[in-house]
Amino acid sequence: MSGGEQEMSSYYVGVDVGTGSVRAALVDQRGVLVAFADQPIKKWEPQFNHHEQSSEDIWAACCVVTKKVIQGMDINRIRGLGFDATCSLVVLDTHFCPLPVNNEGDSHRNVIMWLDHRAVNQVGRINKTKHSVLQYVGGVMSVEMQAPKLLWLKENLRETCWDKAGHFFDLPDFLSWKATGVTARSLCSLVCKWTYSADKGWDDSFWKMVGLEDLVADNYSKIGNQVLPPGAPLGSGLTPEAARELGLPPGIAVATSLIDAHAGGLGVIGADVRGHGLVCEGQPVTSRLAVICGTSSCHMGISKDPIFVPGVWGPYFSAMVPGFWLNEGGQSVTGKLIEHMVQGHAAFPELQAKASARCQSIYAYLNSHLDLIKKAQPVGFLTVDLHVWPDFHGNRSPLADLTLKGMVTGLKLSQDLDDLAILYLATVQAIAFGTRFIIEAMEAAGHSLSTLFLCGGLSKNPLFVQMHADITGMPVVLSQEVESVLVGAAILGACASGDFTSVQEAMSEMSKVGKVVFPRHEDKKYYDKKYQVFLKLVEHQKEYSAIMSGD
Ligand SMILES: Nc1ncnc2c1ncn2[C@@H]1O[C@H](COP(=O)(O)OP(=O)(O)O)[C@@H](O)[C@H]1O
Ligand SMILES: O=C(CO)[C@H](O)[C@H](O)COP(=O)(O)O
Repeated sequence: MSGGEQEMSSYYVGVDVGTGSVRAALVDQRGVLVAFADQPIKKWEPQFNHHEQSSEDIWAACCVVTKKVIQGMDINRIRGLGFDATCSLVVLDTHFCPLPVNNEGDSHRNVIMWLDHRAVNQVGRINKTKHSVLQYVGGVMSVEMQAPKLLWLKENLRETCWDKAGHFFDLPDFLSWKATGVTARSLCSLVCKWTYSADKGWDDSFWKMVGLEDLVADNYSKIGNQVLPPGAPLGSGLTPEAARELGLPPGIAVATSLIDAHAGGLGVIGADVRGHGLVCEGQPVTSRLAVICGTSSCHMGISKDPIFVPGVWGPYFSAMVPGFWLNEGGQSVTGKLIEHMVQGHAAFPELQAKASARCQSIYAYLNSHLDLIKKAQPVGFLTVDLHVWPDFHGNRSPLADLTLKGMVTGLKLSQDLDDLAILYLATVQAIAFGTRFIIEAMEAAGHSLSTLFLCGGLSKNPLFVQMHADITGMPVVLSQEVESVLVGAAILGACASGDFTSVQEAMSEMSKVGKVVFPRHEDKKYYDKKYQVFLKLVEHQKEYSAIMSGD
């Protein structure tokens, strides 16, 4: 592209609402991030397993970051806006005002976060119905989906919330409504989290069977009766009010949104891989697994025909790449688990002090510390007698068992920095073994996978990336733009603007390979042994439970 052409380039704004922060980027037609901003968002945990946020706080953060990324820009060259967000539940009354999702009646906290596990009892009853819609969520509905949360609200906050509610939104759809005033929902959120079927629509019998018949009665107006594919333009674009708040021109195209993991998938899975020595170069796109690793990890695999993988969500039609079925494996806490293990260790204050003295992040410090103590063997071998089972927040895939707990075996009395670093390493490895476990389940059901495409905050950690390559035996592709989830959101904005004819075209133009990390095949035997131990851990945990629940 000549300098002149560059001058004329169009731009898109992508906004990504993660669990811990909101990020925005200004992205050009080739998928290059020209500006980035982020802003933390508030989280409340009023009780164990209750996690709440505020939709007003989230929207305010969206406005802050968007204004930052367009500073100094000719805003008339911005042609589209796309949002992605976590799949949290936003509750508003009939006048679109926030309603409390808590016993305290605090209406500021009107979002039940995706990782909230308050509806354990409700999801148990939903799963007992064995309703046919459950086939499309891996056979077992997760407590993190929306139906159990809605049932919890109905059963626990009837007067203060349920009876007053006018709108229940998935967070990505709340954001597109805020921007456009259009209440249409994304096919992505409804199919993945609300049991909607791309070809059959809502299933009345499911809602009646689980005790949420009131949602059927008014033709689903509270949860969505207009459904659009991700990337489709909404209404007349950005409203004057939202334009003022975001600092963007009114009327620019706003796209139907995606859940954050799915935006990450769009941002990485369609890249042109030629010239990188990757086996997937000669294979269909269905050989690629996008792994979006943030607070949680999501494993997104696509197929031409539906594949039913027990314990893995889906198959979902057109929920990520149009025309393809999607299976979504996941680990509910990954980034959050690493933080939990590191911050809870007695040597954490020492780690913080040493890392800040070197102006390094704690993870960069830990990675270099592991290199120092590894002696002659590869770093990964430091955990020969320390093993972790990572389900501290239950197992999402492939066991779909929220009763599972975390395990660590091989603890010693030492509490020094070496000990912390090795525990951190074993945790990172356990997360990678969890990915291998999910891949094996997907392959046993019919997927044929050869290459991982990693993105999200954890993909900035070279140890995390190398362990995923070594433990799965697959090369890991990292995108040219580290913030690939934002590229996915911008792809949506670009599609809505009409600058690309399809999501596929935008994906192939805007997502680019950066770095490839190959597995160290010489270490395979060691990791195969550790994987055997990994599988034994859960087997043993189940035995312990059986002993304790027996007479
Ligand atoms: N440079 C980095 N090195 C290591 N870990 C990182 C880095 N940046 C972010 N992370 C980790 O990634 C996780 C958050 O990822 P992110 O994609 O921002 O999450 P979310 O989308 O859930 O808000 C955190 O656990 C954080 O510690
Ligand atoms: O269920 C999910 C996607 O379907 C995600 O786990 C959820 O949206 C949270 O994402 P993140 O860990 O990036 O904050």
